[in-house]
Amino acid sequence: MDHTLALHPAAMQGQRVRRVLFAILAGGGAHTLLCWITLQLDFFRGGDAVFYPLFAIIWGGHLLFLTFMLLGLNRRLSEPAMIFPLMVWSTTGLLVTALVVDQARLCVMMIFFAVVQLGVLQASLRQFVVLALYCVLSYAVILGVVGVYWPEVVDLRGEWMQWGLFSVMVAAVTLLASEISAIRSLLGKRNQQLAEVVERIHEMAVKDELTGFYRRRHAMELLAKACGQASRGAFSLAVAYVDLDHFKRINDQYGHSCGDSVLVRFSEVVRRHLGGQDFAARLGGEEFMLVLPVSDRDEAVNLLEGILLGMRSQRYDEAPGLVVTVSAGLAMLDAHESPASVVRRADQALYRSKESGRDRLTVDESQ
Ligand SMILES: Nc1nc2c(ncn2[C@@H]2O[C@H](COP(=O)(O)OP(=O)(O)OP(=O)(O)O)[C@@H](O)[C@H]2O)c(=O)[nH]1
Repeated sequence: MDHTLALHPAAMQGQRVRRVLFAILAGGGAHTLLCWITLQLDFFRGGDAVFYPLFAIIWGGHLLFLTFMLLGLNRRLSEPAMIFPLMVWSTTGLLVTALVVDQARLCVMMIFFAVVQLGVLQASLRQFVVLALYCVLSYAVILGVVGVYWPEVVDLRGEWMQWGLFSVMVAAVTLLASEISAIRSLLGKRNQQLAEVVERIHEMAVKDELTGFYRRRHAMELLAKACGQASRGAFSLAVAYVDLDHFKRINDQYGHSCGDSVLVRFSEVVRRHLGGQDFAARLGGEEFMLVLPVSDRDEAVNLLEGILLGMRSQRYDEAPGLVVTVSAGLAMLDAHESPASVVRRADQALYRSKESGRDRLTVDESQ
């Protein structure tokens, strides 16, 4: 189960594609419309011969971005949102057209603020600064080029004043973006901390603190799932009940903390014997359930005998001479048998182990 607060990867990809699509349609659309109006008013230097090839390239780039995302190729990138490259591409489009629309240059460059808005919650401060410098400096180069090649069509003094105003606005927006970027990183950290707390609470809810084994309720849910898989033929399922022998005496004789150490030692012995698919649960004080997907009954018997032997051979610093044994009952899940039934048979087998002298494994053969 995923306990993080993040979106599902498919939902996140859908959100990215929608965001890029909206940015391209809104930003690219506004840019194209504005330049088309200048074309109709004969302000677009070069006319149709420049306008159509230029916008074919700009829109070709936009479509490439979209196709790349729709194919899911962006998922392999370190920044799958691709906001920064898209902002650079859109800004380049603005700058190129700013070279040829003399009467509406500042209007075209103002669309840059819509481009920046696209990255407000995504791009880093460093990316904002790089983009702002790229835009402002390139705008200055464009004015220089226009001043050299077409000095007669522009009022250069007025153009440089507009450039100065634009640069101040870009600096202000970059400052604002830095604030937002700081808030974003703080929120990201908080989200991460929250996800960790949720994870810890979940662990505490489903796992026993002392042994690290699942608690009864969660274990029964997992057992029901395992029974379902076993009934569909995925594997044979062994369910074992295991109980420490005369545990009360250990507590009485050596103290409660020694009893706790014995429980921890038992969990370590069990863990050494469990495979990746197996799981253990602490059902009560010193009673445990093991759920073992196995290939056959003998595999389960060997595993449990190993646990019994392993526990018998443990020695305890705080109680020299103490030998702790365990009793176990094993039942193999029968075809179409319910979880409750196999649990009952394992418990009855454990009872028989206790009755017949403890420190042994009894296998239920009743089915
Ligand atoms: N140290 C410690 N003792 C616990 C814990 N939980 C339960 N117990 C003790 O475990 C003991 C269980 O005693 P009984 O149910 O009589 O079982 P037993 O002495 O093992 O006897 P048999 O199972 O018949 O061999 C009780 O004394 C509980 O107080 C725990 O977390 N730590």
